[in-house]
Amino acid sequence: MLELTELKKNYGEITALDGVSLRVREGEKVALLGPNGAGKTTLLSIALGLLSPDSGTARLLGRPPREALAAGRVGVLLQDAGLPDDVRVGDLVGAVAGMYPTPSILADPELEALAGRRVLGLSGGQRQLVRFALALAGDPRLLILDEPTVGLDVDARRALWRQVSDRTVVFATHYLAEADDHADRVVLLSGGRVVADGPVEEIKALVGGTEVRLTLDTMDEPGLRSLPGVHAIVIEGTTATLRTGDSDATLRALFAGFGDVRNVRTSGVDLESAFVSLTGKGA
Ligand SMILES: Nc1ncnc2c1ncn2[C@@H]1O[C@H](COP(=O)(O)OP(=O)(O)OP(=O)(O)O)[C@@H](O)[C@H]1O
Repeated sequence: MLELTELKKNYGEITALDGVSLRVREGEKVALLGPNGAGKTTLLSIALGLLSPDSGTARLLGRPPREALAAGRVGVLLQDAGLPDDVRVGDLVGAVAGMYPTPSILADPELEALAGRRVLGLSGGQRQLVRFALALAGDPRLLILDEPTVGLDVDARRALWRQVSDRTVVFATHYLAEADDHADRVVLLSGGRVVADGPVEEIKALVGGTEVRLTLDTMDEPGLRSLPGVHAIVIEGTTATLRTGDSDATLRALFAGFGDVRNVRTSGVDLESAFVSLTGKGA
C-alpha cells in the first residue's frame, strides 16, 4: 500500500532522511516512532507527494503519491493542517464527504455536538477532531496520520482509534505507549535512519522496558543474563544493572533463583535514553 525506497532528503546542511526504505502492506498498523527531528514528518510528506525527495522513490497504492491521493481512498491528517475558519463544522465535513464516491461521516458524539459551530473559535483538540473527520470522509483504505492524538482528550483519542481499527494505518508518534496500544509494527526513526523495524513486542523489549538495579555479594553475571526478559546487563562490583523487556518475569525469576539478592530497585526506561542506547547518540 505504501512503498518507500532509499529516500534521502536534506534541508541545506540538515539531513532529514538518510536512506529510508519502508514497505507497508494492506491491513498493517505501523507506528513511526522517533524523537523530535527524527524525520517522521519529512517521511510522511514525501509519502504523500507534498515534498520531493533528493533521491529515492515513493509509491502509494501502487502509484505516484499525487495520483493516489487524487483518486481518493487515502485519508490524511497532518500536523497543524489549516481549516477554513468561517464555516460550520457539519457543513465542512458534509461538503468534503460529498466530494468522494464513498462518503463517510465520523459517528462521534463530540463531533456531532460541534456540527453547528463555526471552525473559528474551536479549541485545538476540537480542530484536530474535525481534521480527523475530514481524513475519514472518503472512507479511505489507507490512513496516514502525523501525531493524530495531539491535543485530544481521552474520549476523543478512543473514538479516533476505534475508527481506524479496520483500516491500514501509518501514524507518527512520540509515544511508545501509543505505538504499543494501536500498532502491530513499529518503525523506529532516529537521525533520518530506520534504527529498528519490527513487531511491537520486539521493539518494546529493545527500547522500552525497565531497569532493575540490584546488589549481589557473589556476582553471577551469566545467571543474571539468563533471567527472562533481560537484554542488557552492566556489572560494577557487587551492583548489577539489568535492562528488561518483561520486569515481572525478570523479578520473579530473580527472587526465586538468587536468595541473597538485596537492594532491588526498578525504574522505567524512557524513550529518549533508549534512543541514546540504540543509536549511540542523543536524539
Ligand atoms: N522546511 C525545513 N527547513 C529546514 N529544516 C527542516 C525543514 N523541515 C524539517 N527540517 C529539519 O529536518 C529534520 C527532520 O524534521 P522532521 O520534521 O521530519 O522530524 P520529525 O521526526 O517529524 O520531528 P517532530 O517529532 O519534532 O515533528 C529536523 O532536523 C528538522 O529541523
